[in-house]
Amino acid sequence: EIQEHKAEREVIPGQDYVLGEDDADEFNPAEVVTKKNVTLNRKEAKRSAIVQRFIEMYALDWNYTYPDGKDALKEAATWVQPRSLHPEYDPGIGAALHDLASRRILKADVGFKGTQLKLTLELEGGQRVIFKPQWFERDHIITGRPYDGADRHNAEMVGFHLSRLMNYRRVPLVAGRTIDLARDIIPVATDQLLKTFFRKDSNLCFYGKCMYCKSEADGVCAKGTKMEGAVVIFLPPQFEYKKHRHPWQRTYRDDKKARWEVDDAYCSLVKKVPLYREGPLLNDIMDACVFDYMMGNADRHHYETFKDEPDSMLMMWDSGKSFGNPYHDERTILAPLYQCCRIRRSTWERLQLLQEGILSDVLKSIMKQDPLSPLLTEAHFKAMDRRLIDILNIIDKCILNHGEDYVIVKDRYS
Ligand SMILES: Nc1ncnc2c1ncn2[C@@H]1O[C@H](COP(=O)(O)OP(=O)(O)OP(=O)(O)O)[C@@H](O)[C@H]1O
Ligand SMILES: [Mn+2]
Repeated sequence: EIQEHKAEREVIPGQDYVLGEDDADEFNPAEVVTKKNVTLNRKEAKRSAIVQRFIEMYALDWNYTYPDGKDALKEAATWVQPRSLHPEYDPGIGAALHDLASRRILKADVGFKGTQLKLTLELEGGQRVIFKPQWFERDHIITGRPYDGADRHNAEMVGFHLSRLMNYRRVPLVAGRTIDLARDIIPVATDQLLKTFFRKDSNLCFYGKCMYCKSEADGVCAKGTKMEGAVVIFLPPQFEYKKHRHPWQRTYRDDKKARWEVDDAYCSLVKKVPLYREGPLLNDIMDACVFDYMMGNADRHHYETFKDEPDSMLMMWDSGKSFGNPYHDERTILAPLYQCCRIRRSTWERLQLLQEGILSDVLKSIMKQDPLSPLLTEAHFKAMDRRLIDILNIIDKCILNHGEDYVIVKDRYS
């Protein structure tokens, strides 16, 4: 399938399809079928078969319950491994998402880390979660610098499902949820959080505590008392992380360019760094930039790995700055890819399987059960399909220049 797909992408648009021998049995002269239609029908049949297969594999049942009554969130905690945060297919994923979206909130406190406004909640059963609030409507467009604007809560859910669909499994479980601040949060809020609540017009708001949350001017408001947000599962408390500066970090200043922005040979420097000379992290950076480019996240300034785990994945959490503008493709997010010209075979093959709109069709379907569905506007789904093709074209060009053996890598972590 991958090979055929690839061949199709290389067909020059407008070129007429020539009927081959194996088309003969599909050609029914009784119908008025043009040559083009024959190709389209065959292509469409194959496309929809792939879509169906992916949906079968990745659709979740949010109503699943363990027959033996297991606690879905406690189960999810046992899945965490150095190279993946959850299994590829497991009905328990649906159960855990359902619980994130619905379990009673026992405690609510200000966020514990990071620069953006969020809450730390404890759910019934003891699971800690992060709540990232809604700031914008789905069709709001952010312009300006690529990392501008407050978080997009829906991006966290899409990030989780995209990581599944790419078979990365490097994003912690996330579900959308509407909370009633008056009913679900205020009665269980710590004083620290409570004192940041205020009213604006007839809406309930809070500003919490974080680097950019100092006063009412930084607050976020519910619609009345109801607020949408992303509920992100906390990884089990025993894990510790190591924070790394991302080698392709932006300067976040208009008057200063980063080394990677002025030096096309930047990758050769990165490859000399012991951390990237061996082990999975350079390939993980490639996986992450592919993921980020599809979503439009230009804000991966740092990343974390599991402490004392030489094989640890690059944690792909925090997609908050994605989906700012569906009409802009921020090519610089792919700098690691076009400067290093290397990608895991497993990633490349998956991207090829997801072209022709298969990505958006499958994502749309597997995200349907999220309480905040639809998570994205049509324009954003289109953007993801378009960006996927950009990525494949960059890889094609790399292969032309360096050969497939150089570009397409296979490591122990593929
Ligand atoms: N699911 C999780 N489980 C455990 N720790 C987490 C989880 N998600 C995030 N963290 C920790 O919290 C930090 C901040 O989270 P996050 O990056 O989502 O917030 P942020 O405010 O957007 O941060 P930044 O401003 O750095 O982008 C992470 O760097 C990580 O150390
Ligand atoms: Mn962030």
